[in-house]
Amino acid sequence: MTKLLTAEQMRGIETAAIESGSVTGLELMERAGRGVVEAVFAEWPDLLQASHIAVVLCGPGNNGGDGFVVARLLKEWGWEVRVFLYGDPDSLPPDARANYKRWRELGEVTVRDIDPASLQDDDLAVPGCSLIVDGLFGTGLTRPFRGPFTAFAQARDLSDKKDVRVVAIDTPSGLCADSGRILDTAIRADMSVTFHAAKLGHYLDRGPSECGKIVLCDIGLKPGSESRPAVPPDEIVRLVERPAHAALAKRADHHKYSHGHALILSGVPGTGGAARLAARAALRIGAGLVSVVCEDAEVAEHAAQLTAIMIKRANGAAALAALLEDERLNALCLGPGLGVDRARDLVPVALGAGDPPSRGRARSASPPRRSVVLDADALTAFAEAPADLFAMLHERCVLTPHAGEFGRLFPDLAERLDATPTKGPAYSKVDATREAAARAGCTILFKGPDTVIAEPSGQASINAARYDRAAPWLATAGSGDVLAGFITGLLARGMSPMEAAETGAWLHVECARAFGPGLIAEDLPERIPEVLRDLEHAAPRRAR
Ligand SMILES: NC(=O)C1=CN([C@@H]2O[C@H](COP(=O)(O)OP(=O)(O)OC[C@H]3O[C@@H](n4cnc5c(N)ncnc54)[C@H](OP(=O)(O)O)[C@@H]3O)[C@@H](O)[C@H]2O)[C@@H](O)CC1
Ligand SMILES: Nc1ncnc2c1ncn2[C@@H]1O[C@H](COP(=O)(O)OP(=O)(O)O)[C@@H](O)[C@H]1O
Ligand SMILES: [K+]
Repeated sequence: MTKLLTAEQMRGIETAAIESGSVTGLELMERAGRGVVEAVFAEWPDLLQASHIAVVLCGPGNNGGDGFVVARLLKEWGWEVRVFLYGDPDSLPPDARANYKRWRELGEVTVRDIDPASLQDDDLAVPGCSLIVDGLFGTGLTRPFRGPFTAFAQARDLSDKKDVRVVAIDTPSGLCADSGRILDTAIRADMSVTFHAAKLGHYLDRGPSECGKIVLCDIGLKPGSESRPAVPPDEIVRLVERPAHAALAKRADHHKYSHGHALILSGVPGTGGAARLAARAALRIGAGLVSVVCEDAEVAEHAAQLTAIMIKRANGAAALAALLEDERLNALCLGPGLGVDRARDLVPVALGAGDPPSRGRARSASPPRRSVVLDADALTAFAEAPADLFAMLHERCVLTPHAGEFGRLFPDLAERLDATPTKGPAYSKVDATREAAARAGCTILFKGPDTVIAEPSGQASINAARYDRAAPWLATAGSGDVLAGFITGLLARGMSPMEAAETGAWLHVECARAFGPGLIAEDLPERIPEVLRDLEHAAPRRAR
């Protein structure tokens, strides 16, 4: 399992390790600085071949302390190193100050006030500079930093070496480690070297664009020390990883009903394509049976296009309720191409809440706990009265909003997420999704290249389609319908909502990557066989 930490969690782990006596802060700082230098040479081996010139920018905290270590190690390697400190040397925290002093035995430090009013940055333009080391701010960033940023931008722009590389220590300065949002400006890096575990901000929002590439450096903090009470395991966000093949395989002694029957509800004639995409996805991912539910007038359209997928007729809410008396129909998908009017009629039935709700109606006494995925129109239909929807939802539901749909159901959370951050840590997509899941009482999958999945308990994960899993071809009409179908199929097969959402999201990205450029939504389910085969042959996954 890949854990992603907040700045506070990271500080807690560091403090616990130091207090346990197993390591000192100075040792951690030394390992961090050494890790940065090793990563630089591993990434850019040409820098090993001759001595080069580096500019090291140090800030007023321990990120700056790491910077002094890097400066010393590069100097020992024979480089010419120019060091700039933004802050007062006498106010550095103890470990950073110790490394400042060690550096001062080797070289100069140009000290600058962090206040923008006193900028004198012309001397940052160092001719022949090959590497800029950003040790200004890491996990301690609390507010925007105009002054050093302007200096950095000038140094970079004035550099006569056009291939000057930028390495960020821990996080690119200006990037909030918890949210991946930028406090005004940030120093965009070619590579970011982080310690012990990646931070949420490396994967959320602007993080991947600003970090360049992430290198994880082990600084010898004991594995598992983060499960101390200071960081309860439930609060740690996970990166969604390759599912175990066993979770998706079909047993030889099972039959189709062992894998559930998924129903995809479709909309008025001419809009059924989205439902068919979702149905195809549910079938490919292994639901035993899949049916599209439609009204009489829509049968011909579906019949002309569907073969293995069955068609069930239900003219209106009462007919759907009658259909759902068959308990073998264990997972429903509503939203793709459904139309908001039909969604308003059918969602309450699908949720076992009987007639369409009037405002503030109480949750039905014992709704059947059938799995239900609500997407697209099934979410938009409740934009005027989200509380009515929340009153009907239950723990077997998954909502899959994109940013627009999220804003319709959770306008206050979306507003906080959209507001320009002025101080760190900034409100994050993980914060918003967790709050939304608690409010709705079910699993929420908030889509995007940084898809966040959360359940009401607070468990949360990120399915990152960034770095080596980038899947920009997913930005195509209908790909969200396919995702809803994948999740519905996995729910039909018996997965928990959280596991179905995570597995569906992971496979969705994997199918896109398997197809590559030119992808359209229809291609996604057709890649499932190849992706499943690859999973079968992949090395066994480590236990969570
Ligand atoms: N945790 C670990 O295990 C390890 C951590 N390590 C390293 O330590 C880093 C964290 O160090 P850190 O906590 O000292 O925070 P850091 O980012 O240096 O900044 C804090 C200082 O900046 C100031 N400040 C903030 N924003 C500002 C602004 N916009 N403009 C001006 N000032 C601003 C802030 O001032 P304040 O807000 O308190 O007034 C404070 O003085 C971490 O990223 C990693 O590199 C490694 O050594 C290995 C082990
Ligand atoms: N640039 C991107 N990188 C990775 N995934 C993306 C990107 N853009 C969109 N996606 C994914 O594609 C899907 C689009 O869903 P949605 O917006 O509902 O589309 P539609 O309504 O057309 O089906 C989501 O799963 C989203 O996470
Ligand atoms: K930094």
